[in-house]
Amino acid sequence: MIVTLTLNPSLDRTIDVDRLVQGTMTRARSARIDPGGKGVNVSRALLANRAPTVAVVTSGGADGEQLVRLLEGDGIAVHAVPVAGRTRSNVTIVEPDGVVTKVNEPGEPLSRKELDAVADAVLAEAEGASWVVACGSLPPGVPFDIYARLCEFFASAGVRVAVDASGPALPAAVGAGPHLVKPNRDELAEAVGRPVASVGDAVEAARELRERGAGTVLASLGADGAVLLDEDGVTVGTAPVAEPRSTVGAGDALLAGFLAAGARGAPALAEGLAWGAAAVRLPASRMPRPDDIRRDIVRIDTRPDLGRSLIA
Ligand SMILES: Nc1ncnc2c1ncn2[C@@H]1O[C@H](COP(=O)(O)OP(=O)(O)OP(=O)(O)O)[C@@H](O)[C@H]1O
Ligand SMILES: O=P(O)(O)OC[C@@]1(O)O[C@H](CO)[C@@H](O)[C@@H]1O
Repeated sequence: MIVTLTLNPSLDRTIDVDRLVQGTMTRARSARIDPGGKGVNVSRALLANRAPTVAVVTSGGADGEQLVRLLEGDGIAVHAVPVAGRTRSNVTIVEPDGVVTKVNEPGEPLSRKELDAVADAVLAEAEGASWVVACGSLPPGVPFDIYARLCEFFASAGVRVAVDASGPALPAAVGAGPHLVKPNRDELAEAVGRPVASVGDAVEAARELRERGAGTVLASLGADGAVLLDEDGVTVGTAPVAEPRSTVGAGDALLAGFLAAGARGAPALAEGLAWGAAAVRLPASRMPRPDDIRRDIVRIDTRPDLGRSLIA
């Protein structure tokens, strides 16, 4: 069982337009709503591939109720913690040439009591779980070390913790010794305070995060694939997609595939890359099902070309 935690979930509204012109009124061609937030997507991808999961989310107002209804409608086990603030809506605008504009709301603050209720929910669900996966931005005012505290708590309880965080929450979590972190290229660069322009830069940055406390670093590099650094060493992989439709949630699909495959070495990286590429071929934040996943396109390299520049 994999427990995901999304403190700042969302209703993801995806709007298709012919052309987006800033400062004008644009009529949409179509619109859809998906349950959103990084941990939520990890659970969606796991369930779509029959891996047992439960999603712990905060839920506020009518939008929070809709989020829970959508998740339950998909058959996902949800542990919703009621909160006073409204669940946010994040908007993705898609143009026919694939250009994507995304606007994420900050979310609403959580009270001390609400945070305690979230902690109780994660604790209850983590009983017997293989992983607790804490993902996504923190609502305003939530302490940046909350994921770090989660790592410290579960280290003594013997449950592995994976963290997908940005900003100061990532280095804080790394220092608390998580089993796994999944930064993207920007998050990796911010965490080490230098640019990540090549595969070698990504490997060096991942090495630094391991030295600071992370057990495994799974760094996602968009179209350049991913770098895995764990106790077995460095593995780099790619899974090219000729015509990407939407990269929203691709990192979550990568992480879900990696965990579902056992989170160790090249086979898990290959599975994650296959799920990530499948997500990119699907519209909006649709998570891949078994039929969408092609493992034959994955290329794994245990002796990567460290000098290879990443796509700008
Ligand atoms: N253009 C692309 N072509 C092929 N694969 C891609 C592309 N973009 C993303 N991917 C796949 O998806 C994975 C995650 O992408 P990325 O590094 O953009 O994650 P992310 O920023 O965490 O995404 P999100 O936050 O939307 O989930 C990559 O490691 C890769 O496997
Ligand atoms: O604002 P955050 O928490 O960083 O990211 C939230 C989000 O962009 O991440 C998911 C894709 O990974 C979307 O479902 C959601 O809208």
